[in-house]
Amino acid sequence: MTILQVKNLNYHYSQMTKASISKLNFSLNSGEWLTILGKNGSGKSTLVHLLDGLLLADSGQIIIDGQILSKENIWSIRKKIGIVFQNPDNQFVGETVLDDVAFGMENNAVTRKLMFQRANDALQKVNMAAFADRQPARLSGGQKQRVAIAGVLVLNPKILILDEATSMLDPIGRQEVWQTIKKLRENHQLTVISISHDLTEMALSDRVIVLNDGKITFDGKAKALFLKDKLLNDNGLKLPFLSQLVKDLRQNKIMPSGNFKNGKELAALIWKSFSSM
Ligand SMILES: Nc1ncnc2c1ncn2[C@@H]1O[C@H](COP(=O)(O)OP(=O)(O)OP(=O)(O)O)[C@@H](O)[C@H]1O
Repeated sequence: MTILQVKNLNYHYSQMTKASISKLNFSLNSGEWLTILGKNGSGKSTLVHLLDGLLLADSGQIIIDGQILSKENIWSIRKKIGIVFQNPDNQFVGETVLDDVAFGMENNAVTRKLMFQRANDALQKVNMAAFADRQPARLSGGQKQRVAIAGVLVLNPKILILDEATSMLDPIGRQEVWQTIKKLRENHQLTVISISHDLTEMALSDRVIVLNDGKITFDGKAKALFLKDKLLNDNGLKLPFLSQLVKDLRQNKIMPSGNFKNGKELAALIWKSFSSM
């Protein structure tokens, strides 16, 4: 089922000489994970603001869950989108993790009992129920972002947008967030859009769109993008270490045959082929 359609979308900031989003077309299926990549100024944030109704398009349409986004229905459509931002510390209002997640529902005419019940459910979904009584400020970066995701989930969005949500995290924090996303998709069919510069994150997603100058210059699988040296270069994108290593080995014809799932297995393959020489 199509959950999001972007049709011929255009947006031009009045003080700019050219459009920041130009003739954009794409659609997204329910449960899909899309990564949007692009160098600084390519239009990623502008697109997020358009999807969230913070900006209104000059022309074109955004259709979310069957409804065309317009001035009149911004508030109801906005509820279908939840955004987690880059800096986890800017997102907390509650004194405890549980309060914080529950506060997200304050304006939703939900009883206090139901608010805390739903907050607990959301914390379970991101594996943070054991931290319900902790102070958000004292959590690790990955834990903070998982709480921020729970704060969005309580509102039952159809689409979760991660706006560079892993860029300030250490490798462990990133892994925690990616695991959480994997679980949410498997168990709850959540649709995810992540804005990211991280090609490892992109490789985990189903599909990638590269924006350049407000236009789509690539729309396809991560594997296909990894083969496009010029496109990667032009967009300032760097392959993950392991992918770059395999590519270099293949180019120098020293890539041993055999399958591997991670760096350790690749190292074992290389070792085996050298020791049999
Ligand atoms: N509020 C604004 N007023 C005027 N121009 C803007 C505004 N916000 C963004 N722009 C311009 O629109 C274009 C797209 O910017 P945008 O912030 O959407 O890109 P981005 O891909 O999100 O960049 P970054 O990775 O740096 O966040 C850029 O040329 C930028 O200068």
